Amino acid sequence: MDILSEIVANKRKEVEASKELYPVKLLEKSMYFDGKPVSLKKYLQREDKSGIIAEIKRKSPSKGMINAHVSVERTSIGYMQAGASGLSVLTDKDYFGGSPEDLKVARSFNFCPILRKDFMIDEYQVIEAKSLGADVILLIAAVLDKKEIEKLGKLAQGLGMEVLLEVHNEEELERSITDKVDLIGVNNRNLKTFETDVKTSMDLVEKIPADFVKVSESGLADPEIIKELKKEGFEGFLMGETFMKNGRPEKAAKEFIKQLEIE
Ligand SMILES: O=P(O)(O)OC[C@@H](O)[C@@H](O)c1c[nH]c2ccccc12
Repeated sequence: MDILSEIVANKRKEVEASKELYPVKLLEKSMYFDGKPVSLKKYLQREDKSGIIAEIKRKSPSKGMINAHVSVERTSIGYMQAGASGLSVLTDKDYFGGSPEDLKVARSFNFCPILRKDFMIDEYQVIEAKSLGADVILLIAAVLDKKEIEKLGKLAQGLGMEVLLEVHNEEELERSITDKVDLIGVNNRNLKTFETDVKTSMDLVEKIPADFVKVSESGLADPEIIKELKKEGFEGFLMGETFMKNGRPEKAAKEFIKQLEIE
């Protein structure tokens, strides 16, 4: 079984357990439930911002441990002060070392768009994302068919959140395009082999319809590449490891964003 299938199989069990522990009725009591989310689309289009969506990721199946002792409070605040357009918080525990609690902490210290980064397969997780204070959810085309994308996307949008659809190739893009998503992310990392290649973004950009905000994801480490991706039409840049591998990820983000020369 490849890692992606393993993660999803594990996730199904996890979600069933969560449903028992925290039923939807309880999630709906969260103070965030009636709140209005912050639009990632709008933040990515602000000219005073970098377009960087800075990620909090302790570990990953491809890199192992990246940063075991990160302070979510300090890093999330620092990322935003450094000029990031939004935050991405991994909430998967078993493979990425995150937790729903991480998202709650980031939410409580920041007014900015926050993406819940997880493997969404069930409507329960969308409701849970809302209850944690997320503004955006991720849907991964490699693990969902179009019907599922539409169902989860519609629910998220109905709760006021935006939806980032992640694709890795033309086939995934073509079979999953729907107006139930707001942004399209091209993952430069092949989730089956873990290799990253920014060419994936360059090749797919022209095939993405104009009404979606375009995000390039993974393997980004060079400010010059960000500038090139911007010229190609990308407005968002999802970055984790380049920042997280430093003891102080927020400092690395500040240095990086400075090099993008945003006025
Ligand atoms: O650490 P990187 O190479 O900068 O990548 C960040 C982000 O794109 C990556 O964490 C990611 C993209 N899509 C995902 C789906 C699930 C988990 C993680 C991811």
